[in-house]
Amino acid sequence: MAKILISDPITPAGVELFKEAGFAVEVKTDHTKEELLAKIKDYDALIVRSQTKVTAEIIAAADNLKVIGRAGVGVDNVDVEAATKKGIIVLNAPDGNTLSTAELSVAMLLAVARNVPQGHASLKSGAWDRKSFTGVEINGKTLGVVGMGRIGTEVAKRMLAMGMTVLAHDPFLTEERAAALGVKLASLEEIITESDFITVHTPLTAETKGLFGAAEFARMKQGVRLVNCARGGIYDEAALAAAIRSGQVAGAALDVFTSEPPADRTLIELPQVVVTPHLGASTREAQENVAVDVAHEVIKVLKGESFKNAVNLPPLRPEVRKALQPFTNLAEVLGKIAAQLATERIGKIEVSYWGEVSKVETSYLSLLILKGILQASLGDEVNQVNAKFLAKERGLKVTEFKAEESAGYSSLIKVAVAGDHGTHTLTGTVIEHEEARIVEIEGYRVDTVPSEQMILIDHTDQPGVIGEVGTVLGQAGVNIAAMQVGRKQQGGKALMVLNVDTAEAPELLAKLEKAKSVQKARAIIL
Ligand SMILES: NC(=O)c1ccc[n+]([C@@H]2O[C@H](COP(=O)([O-])OP(=O)(O)OC[C@H]3O[C@@H](n4cnc5c(N)ncnc54)[C@H](O)[C@@H]3O)[C@@H](O)[C@H]2O)c1
Ligand SMILES: O=C(O)CC[C@@H](O)C(=O)O
Repeated sequence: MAKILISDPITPAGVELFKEAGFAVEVKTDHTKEELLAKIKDYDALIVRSQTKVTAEIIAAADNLKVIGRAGVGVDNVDVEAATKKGIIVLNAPDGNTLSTAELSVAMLLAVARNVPQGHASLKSGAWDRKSFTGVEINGKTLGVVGMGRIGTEVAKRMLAMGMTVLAHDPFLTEERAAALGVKLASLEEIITESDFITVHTPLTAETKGLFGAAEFARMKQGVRLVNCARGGIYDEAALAAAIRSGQVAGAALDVFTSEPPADRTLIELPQVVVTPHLGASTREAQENVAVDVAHEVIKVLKGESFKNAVNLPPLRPEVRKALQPFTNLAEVLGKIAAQLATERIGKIEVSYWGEVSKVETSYLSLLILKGILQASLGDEVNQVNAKFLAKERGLKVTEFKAEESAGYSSLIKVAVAGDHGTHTLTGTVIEHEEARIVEIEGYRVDTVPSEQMILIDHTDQPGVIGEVGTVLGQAGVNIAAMQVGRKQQGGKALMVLNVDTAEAPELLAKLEKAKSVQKARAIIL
């Protein structure tokens, strides 16, 4: 029974889902690093929020771990690269806390515009001070939104409704989408120089770390107010403190910090700074959503079903996932057979997609083919998560080719592996009910349903060969389930493909090769 460790608090609804699915669940949210290191090898799945640091060291010790589930969006507490190298799926729950975080961003923007927390604290302390807390209206002001993903978009919609003009910056925001949302597509420079308020909603990356520093604050409108409910460090904290002290920046509302809890309290103690302790996702609704979402996804991974929120696999839109579904089994099978056709070292793999399948995003299929090929030599250590990394590490080049025509079939996938002794090819298709068919092997036309055990026999096209092969197999007690013969020309070289019921044995292959018209016999095991 798969074992799940939940090492940060998630709502009980998520825990219950794991139990209902029949898994053994342990919830313990106060591990020391040493405790986690010592026990992680016993678990198949680890569920975290942002507290548990899933470092390379933890991952190296996680011998059975298949999946790390993050109940939330940001995976910055997980060493995704180390997990990827080890073939561990990292997935998150990206949608569940969008609205809660957008709503906190709006609350923080209003709080910093109107000095709400400062007035609140003053009155609670016994004062009645109305002069010190004069704010600004947001109506008619310009808001710069950096990062127009899920949260940025929801913030923009809400602030438009409150009368703001919204400038939006995001490398993936198109003119059409911006127009449909009613925001103005802007460069980072326009955001910096034209905004009265700026709110950031990007992940923390090499590019966004310190995106706003002393030079940027200096070019902003004097009296600008800044919000950060994304990740600490997008505004350089020391430069921000200096810009607030000088009056260049009128105030900031921060939910996130470069270290949490913040080691340096300089910013927090400035009276113009409004803070919350990383509360973006802290609502009943968001916590229920992310716990349930991550549980559903992790359960799918552990049950071998298809899942969608992996951060270390190519993202697949639902319609693409549906279009690829019939080909996923074929792709893995092609990879496994291709690896066994080339018994020598493989340097290059070309995958061609023909017909209908060429019209969809096929990178996931190429990944499955690669996984199948690598598994032949690396075993179960390979999965779709680390296949690309392992291929790169071995200097294996993978290219894709696409063409809309496909002779005689609605879709064809062809794999060509170039090894030290030449190029080996095979082509497959799917027919009704998603049944995989191999229609070409090494240039011979065949029509074979791949099965767990097959024998390929290179022979000369001449009378009696089928009888000879049948006799050898019969004497060895090997039952033939199906047989296909393909030839390039009459009397020339030919290929026999046998689906057999019992495992291959080297002696059997040697006996087949002794037959008069047989040149080579190879076993293919799926
Ligand atoms: N405070 C919280 O509790 C809390 C809760 C949820 C999410 N978050 C954080 O909020 C951030 C956004 O979450 P989301 O769900 O909207 O993610 P998302 O992936 O939907 O959106 C992020 C957007 O940022 C854009 N982006 C990346 N680099 C950029 C750059 N250099 N300039 C401009 N845009 C850039 C991306 O193109 C993307 O559209 C994440 O970092 C997440 O961790 C914080
Ligand atoms: O788990 C949390 O509360 C923080 C979540 C948030 O930062 C996220 O990235 O989803």
